[in-house]
Amino acid sequence: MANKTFEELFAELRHKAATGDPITSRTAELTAQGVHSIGKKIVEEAAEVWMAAEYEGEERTAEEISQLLYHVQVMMIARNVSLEDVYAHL
Ligand SMILES: N=c1c2ncn([C@@H]3O[C@H](COP(=O)(O)OP(=O)(O)OP(=O)(O)O)[C@@H](O)[C@H]3O)c2ncn1[C@@H]1O[C@H](COP(=O)(O)O)[C@@H](O)[C@H]1O
Repeated sequence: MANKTFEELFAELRHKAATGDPITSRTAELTAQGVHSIGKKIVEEAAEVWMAAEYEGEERTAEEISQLLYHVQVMMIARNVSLEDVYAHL
């Protein structure tokens, strides 16, 4: 059972980046830190996806993929890239 869809998370994160408090919102904290910090988290989470897929089960792999998708969305917001901008390339 999904908590939220990709599109719903993106809308939530855009709102958090615009109005959230960096003390309580990870999204507001990351967007305040900027592209460099977000990029490092994307690389870290991508490696964790790889390791989970190689050595752990489907559940852990799905969890790591969700964290990678979260950080990719934060990068999209930090660089003002919309869902439509990305979908245009799919
Ligand atoms: N889906 C996520 C999500 N996935 C991953 N993360 C962040 O990514 C971290 C997981 O990565 P790690 O295990 O590497 O984390 P860590 O080592 O504790 O993190 P650092 O050392 O980098 O601080 C989590 O601790 C969260 O900080 C997320 N943070 C927020 N969300 C969702 O985003 C929405 C907005 O959240 P806030 O901006 O925090 O209000 C909410 O719906 C949240 O559920």
